[in-house]
Amino acid sequence: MWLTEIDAPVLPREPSTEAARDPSNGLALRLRGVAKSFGARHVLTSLDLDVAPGEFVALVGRSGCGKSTLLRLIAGLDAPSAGGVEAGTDQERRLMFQDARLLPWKRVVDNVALGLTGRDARDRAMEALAQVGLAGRGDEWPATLSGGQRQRVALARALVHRPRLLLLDEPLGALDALTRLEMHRLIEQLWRRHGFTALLVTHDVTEAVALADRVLLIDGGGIALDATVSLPRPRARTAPGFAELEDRVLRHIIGQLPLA
Ligand SMILES: Nc1ncnc2c1ncn2[C@@H]1O[C@H](COP(=O)(O)OP(=O)(O)OP(=O)(O)O)[C@@H](O)[C@H]1O
Repeated sequence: MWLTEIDAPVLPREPSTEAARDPSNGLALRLRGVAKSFGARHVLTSLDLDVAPGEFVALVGRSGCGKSTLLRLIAGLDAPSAGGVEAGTDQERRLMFQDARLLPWKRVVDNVALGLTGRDARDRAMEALAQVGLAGRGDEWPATLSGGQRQRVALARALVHRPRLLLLDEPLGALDALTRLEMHRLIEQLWRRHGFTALLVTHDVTEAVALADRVLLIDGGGIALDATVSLPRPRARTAPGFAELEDRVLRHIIGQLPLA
């Protein structure tokens, strides 16, 4: 595995919230010897990973390298063929996908409130909507929203449960470039405010370097590169060190591609 670090001043995080102040001072995620095969196809062979509470980790790699498989194992949606996955309880984890998966027959606020109990469920859902910039849109139907707004609702639906671990599987993959940039800013703000641990699967190395503390390259069934990103936040793509790291990760990915 390659370890790399770009040195740059780090801005202090905002005062941490409950999720970041892990009283056990334990890890948010611990994988040991994780393997996953589908029949004769060995997708993950022996993968070890420690993620600290409040860390933002991006998973990149060639199509089919096993990023989504790994996220599914961490989410508890699938079981590893071998090895151990420690990622907290179902209640502590939330998943967000490329499509928002909203129920079209429920109003926006009711989509966010799904699974909540108690008399304040609607208020909490409204508050979560406000946090993603959709105050006042709760009574609309999902069909009236744009793709970016639907992903904001999906984000609110995850955050309303105050997750300790947010798993993001290409959540911005279907959005246009400008909307993606807005969503980057929003996700980063929410992460700083709430202190959850984030695991983002993305094809976009620029997105990974913009958002993550660590960029992991998955290849050959394991972690081929673990790059620490110490650039100040919010990150400008023109900041010193940004392009260098982006280029280094890309070169690793391209280096693995067979020559045509
Ligand atoms: N349920 C399944 N049954 C059989 N093979 C599977 C299953 N799920 C995933 N695979 C295989 O595992 C490999 C890894 O798939 P995975 O979706 O994790 O890749 P990925 O890195 O997320 O790809 P992409 O970037 O294209 O989304 C692929 O070869 C895929 O065909």
